[in-house]
Amino acid sequence: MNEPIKVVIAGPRGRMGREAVKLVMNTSHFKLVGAIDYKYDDTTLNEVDGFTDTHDSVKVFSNPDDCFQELLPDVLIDLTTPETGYEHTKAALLHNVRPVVGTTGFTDGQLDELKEIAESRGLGVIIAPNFAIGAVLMMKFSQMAAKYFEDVEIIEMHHDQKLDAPSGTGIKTAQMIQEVRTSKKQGHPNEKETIDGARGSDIDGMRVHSVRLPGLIAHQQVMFGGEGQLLTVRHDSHDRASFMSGVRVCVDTIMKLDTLVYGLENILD
Ligand SMILES: NC(=O)C1=CN([C@@H]2O[C@H](COP(=O)(O)OP(=O)(O)OC[C@H]3O[C@@H](n4cnc5c(N)ncnc54)[C@H](OP(=O)(O)O)[C@@H]3O)[C@@H](O)[C@H]2O)C=CC1
Ligand SMILES: O=C(O)C1=N[C@H](C(=O)O)C[C@H](O)C1
Repeated sequence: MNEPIKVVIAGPRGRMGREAVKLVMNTSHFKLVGAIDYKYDDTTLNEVDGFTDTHDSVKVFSNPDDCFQELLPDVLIDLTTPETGYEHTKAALLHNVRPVVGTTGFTDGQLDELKEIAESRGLGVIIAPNFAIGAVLMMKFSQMAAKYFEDVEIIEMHHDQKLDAPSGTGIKTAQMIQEVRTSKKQGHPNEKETIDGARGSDIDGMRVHSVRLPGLIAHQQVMFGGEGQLLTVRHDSHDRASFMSGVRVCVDTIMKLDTLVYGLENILD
């Protein structure tokens, strides 16, 4: 029998981290060996609030280098914050650990740098702005539609504790649309914002609007306008469990990769 894939989770106490801990613990060919949490060190996960049912062999480190050095995991799942996630991903690669990154908000420069490190070491990295299969389809359907509708606005809607705006999904959707859409500045050529931000952020002339409200989880609507018609493509995550099948696919796939993959759509059949 093959050895289980040894996994470390960064950000275990977070909304996504808690789901990921459950996923890894409930997947027979994965083994949760450790966690990275800046508020805990030299302890085990079952000592951390809300994790009393985890095994006492799951060690928690505040320092990622110490964690990777001592546990020699195969995979890091990072679900933290943009700056921390980037540092963790880089540290993982330097310790020959393959990162599956759900954390959003990385800059293009950071993605380029991580790709270079991954390729120079022959290691896989998956950075997936959205792990939900429905969201990946929403992005792909939007890309298909953009070939025929060049006027498009993206409205992403999230809970009010989200740090980054626009969302990683909103940016990725705009980038996928950009691949097929004739570049265009939308709206009236003389339009003026009388209040800053009224028209949202601008990606290649497309507008991306970010809604933040308690009661929301993760939702996105992509609206296309043409002569006498409107097309709306929408996805809703009502529960963070929606992201976990994508995380599982990434952990399984990353062992076979030797470069950086940005977006779950690039590893699905
Ligand atoms: N790709 C996808 O499908 C999805 C991606 N996301 C992304 O995942 C990330 C996490 O989201 P979410 O779980 O909602 O956020 P949370 O704020 O709930 O969780 C983030 C966790 O990271 C911890 N953290 C912060 N800084 C550090 C650090 N230096 N070292 C270790 N841990 C740290 C936080 O601890 P504390 O609270 O104590 O500061 C918290 O436990 C975000 O970037 C979000 O955009 C979210 C959903 C789906
Ligand atoms: O912070 C979140 O919650 C989410 N973040 C990701 C993003 O920025 O797109 C994915 C999903 O939308 C939930």
